[in-house]
Amino acid sequence: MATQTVLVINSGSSSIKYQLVDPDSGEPIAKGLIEAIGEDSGHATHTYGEERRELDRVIADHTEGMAIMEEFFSTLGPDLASSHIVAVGHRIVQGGKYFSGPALIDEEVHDKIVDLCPLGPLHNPAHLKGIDAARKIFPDLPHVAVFDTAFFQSLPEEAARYALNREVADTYEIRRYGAHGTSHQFVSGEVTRMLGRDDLKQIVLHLGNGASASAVVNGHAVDTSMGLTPLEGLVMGSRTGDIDPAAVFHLLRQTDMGVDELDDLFNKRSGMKGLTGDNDMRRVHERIAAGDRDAADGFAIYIHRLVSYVGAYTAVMGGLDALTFTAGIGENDAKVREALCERLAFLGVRIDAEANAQRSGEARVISTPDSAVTVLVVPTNEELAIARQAMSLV
Ligand SMILES: Nc1ncnc2c1ncn2[C@@H]1O[C@H](COP(=O)(O)OP(=O)(O)O)[C@@H](O)[C@H]1O
Ligand SMILES: CC(=O)OP(=O)(O)O
Ligand SMILES: [Mg+2]
Repeated sequence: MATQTVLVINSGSSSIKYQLVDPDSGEPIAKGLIEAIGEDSGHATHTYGEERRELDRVIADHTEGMAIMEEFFSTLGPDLASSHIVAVGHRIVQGGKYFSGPALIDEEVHDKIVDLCPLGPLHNPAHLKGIDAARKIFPDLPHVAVFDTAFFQSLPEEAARYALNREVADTYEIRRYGAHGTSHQFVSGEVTRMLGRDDLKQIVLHLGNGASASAVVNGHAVDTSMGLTPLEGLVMGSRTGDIDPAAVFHLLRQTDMGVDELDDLFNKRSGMKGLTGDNDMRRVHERIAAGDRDAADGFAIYIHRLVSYVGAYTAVMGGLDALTFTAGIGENDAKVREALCERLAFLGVRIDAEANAQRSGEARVISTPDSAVTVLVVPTNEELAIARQAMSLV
């Protein structure tokens, strides 16, 4: 029988990633990245077998980004037909309280994703553009939504509920929904497989442009750092992470900024970008090397927040067996891993400098044999996880 494939669309805050993937082997058949959407210069790459195409131009918004993907697929013609796409999987960041697993996108599910836009302001609107465009290209295929929040639906109440007035919280559905759950589930599952045991107390640090930590006991999430929206928690590329909400009241009273401006300030003009001028950790390191004080300061704040979360989650779980780094920074930035692990020496964390510095792109242990905690780098693969979940419904 010919291979069955799933097209996965991960429409992010400033990018669209897509993959045509064989969910059994995990082999990507075609993939593409459309990035820097809405910025001064956009960039797109597509690969399909030996064929590689690149494009540099301004990509105004996600609709335009999806049109680029559409054009690419239209040129594949008969080749595409032979790759037996059986479903389209869509990454959806915010599923609120409604989804604890993947869902076929019918009108009702579509409407829920629309309704949840205020709780996923950087992501859900982009996902909807992705869904519209993909339905146009593949009208006859089942489209499946896979939610970032699903893995965290089973958080214990004490971790999910804020100490906000119960009536207000319940009326407006204000609680911790988390995000990046597909990645936390995939990566913690890989760690379980690699270490050959499932009775593990784990912390996963998903450090990309958005960043989050999760505490996972025996395969179940018990806490996570993103909250009502993906704004809470760690210091991110352009988001504040944790901050006293009174800062919002204060700025509303003291400045002429309105709610939308504050939303923009906290989500897009803060984090590493707001602290150092740059949201890309590679360039933050360059600035530090050039003697930039703000950059050094920003890096220290980034690490401090990570130390706090690892300490807190270790306490929440009553111990720590495995600490895992993933996503753009987690997988590639040896300096971040080293700086954090040095601060965790009191927990008996010891990393092997050579294993940490290695640039293999492979999942690996980077702690020494005598480390009290196994430290790992595990590349996330949200696309494969989404493809497998989509497949489970068709
Ligand atoms: N070699 C590297 N060293 C340090 N940071 C890196 C490296 N490569 C990528 N990054 C960081 O990873 C980020 C992107 O991570 P990614 O997980 O792809 O994020 P997202 O899915 O949120 O777009 C970049 O903004 C950059 O800060
Ligand atoms: C939830 C989230 O922040 O996602 P991303 O890191 O892809 O922007
Ligand atoms: Mg991401």
